[in-house]
Amino acid sequence: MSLLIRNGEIVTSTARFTADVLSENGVITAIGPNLPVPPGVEVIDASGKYVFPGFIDPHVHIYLPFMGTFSKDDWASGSKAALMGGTTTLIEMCCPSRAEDPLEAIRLWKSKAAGLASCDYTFHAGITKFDDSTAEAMKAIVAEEEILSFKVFLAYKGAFGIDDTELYRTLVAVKELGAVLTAHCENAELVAETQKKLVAEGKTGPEWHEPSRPISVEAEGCHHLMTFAGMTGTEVYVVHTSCKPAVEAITEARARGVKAGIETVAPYLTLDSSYAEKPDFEGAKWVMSPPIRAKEHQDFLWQCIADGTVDTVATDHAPFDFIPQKHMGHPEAGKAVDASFQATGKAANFTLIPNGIPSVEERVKLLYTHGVATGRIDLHTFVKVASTRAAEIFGLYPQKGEIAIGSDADLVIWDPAWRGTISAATHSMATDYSAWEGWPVEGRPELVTVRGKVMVRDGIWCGEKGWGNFLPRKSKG
Ligand SMILES: NC(=O)NCCC(=O)O
Ligand SMILES: [Zn+2]
Ligand SMILES: [Zn+2]
Repeated sequence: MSLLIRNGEIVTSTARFTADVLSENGVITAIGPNLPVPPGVEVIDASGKYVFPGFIDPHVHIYLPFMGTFSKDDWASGSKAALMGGTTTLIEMCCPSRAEDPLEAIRLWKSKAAGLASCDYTFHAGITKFDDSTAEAMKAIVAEEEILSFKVFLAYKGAFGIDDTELYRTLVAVKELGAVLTAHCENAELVAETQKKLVAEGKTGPEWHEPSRPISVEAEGCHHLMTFAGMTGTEVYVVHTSCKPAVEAITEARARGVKAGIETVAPYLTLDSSYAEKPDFEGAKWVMSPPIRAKEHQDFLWQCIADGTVDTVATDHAPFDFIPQKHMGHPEAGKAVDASFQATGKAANFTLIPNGIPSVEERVKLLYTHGVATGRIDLHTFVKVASTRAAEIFGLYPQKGEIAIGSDADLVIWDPAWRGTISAATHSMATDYSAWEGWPVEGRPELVTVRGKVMVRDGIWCGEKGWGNFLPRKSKG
């Protein structure tokens, strides 16, 4: 299977030039002008188009067991949606319950992707409890399962959340393994107490989700992690950073020598807190954690992308249907679905709305439309935050995130002249709504390859379920 992409404008995080790209047996074997056409090669004309390295989404959830339900996409629909949006590699958060062993969980989650994933993938291994067996399990996750990043939640008290002793021990173990610890940073106690207070005051609609986890609560979570990471010397990566004080807590720690990556996600760059305030429970569609913030934070995050403070733009794809899933927090419907609430005889409220927004398909188009096309960021920054930095931080570079001889032939031919509209009626994600319904987009991934195989052609799916490979990563330590 060989492919020659002719005359495209190749854009990477550092270079931009017009040339041909030849891929053979899944890898890039030649780059240059007027390459000869080997026999049996398919030739694709990319004149007037960009050729980008396949995009990487380092933070997704696939069929996540969460808040009494499961997020909608499985690996078949989730990876197809990713590819339709130009994303060729996914890194999924493996999120076991506290009762599960993290090593067994990784094996189980791997088995759920194999045979269904169309794009390549790896995992961040969730540590949701730290007991006498956890350090050994983490060693095996690296040595046997070839995973080099872990995940903790400083939020979700009573579910995925860990306490400070567990956080410290996890950081020590991650450092010893030469791995990276990714973290959801919000102060769990403050969230839990504020939720209780608001609900007791009768503040129960989706518009109260943001006030229940204000920017100070996220900033405290970030500061907390930075203090611990500073003590242990562990490399950390803060997922879904939503606001200025959170970014500042991390940049202050960086100045003290803490090695910390910063991720933001497409919803924070394009939406603001007014969405969760929409009447008649519609705001539930935009409930995610940390919450979508006031517009000023969105502007600040764009600046941080442009100046290099933010490393990656991911999605935190956690898709739930509006009906019935988001309605688990509806005053009437909620009663029927949550046993503990039923026992109280009270109406449900915003704390029972499954957190998350379907977004894996729209990230790259939104980043291009609202970043590149508006002049907020240049093309190199676009490639860097949507692909290359994730590969570098998570041990996949230069196999992924680059257009170079020897790199995987994950390529996106991008048509900057294309114009379209986002809609749940046409998206490939499994949810019944889009958070960006009716939004115009500029540019699209016209052709997408994974290891030289065309998965999307003329914007239409032509991929193969199960083509995706697990990406083993070796310890740097
Ligand atoms: N972010 C969110 O709202 N849902 C998914 C779980 C998580 O990443 O915290
Ligand atoms: Zn999270
Ligand atoms: Zn997440």
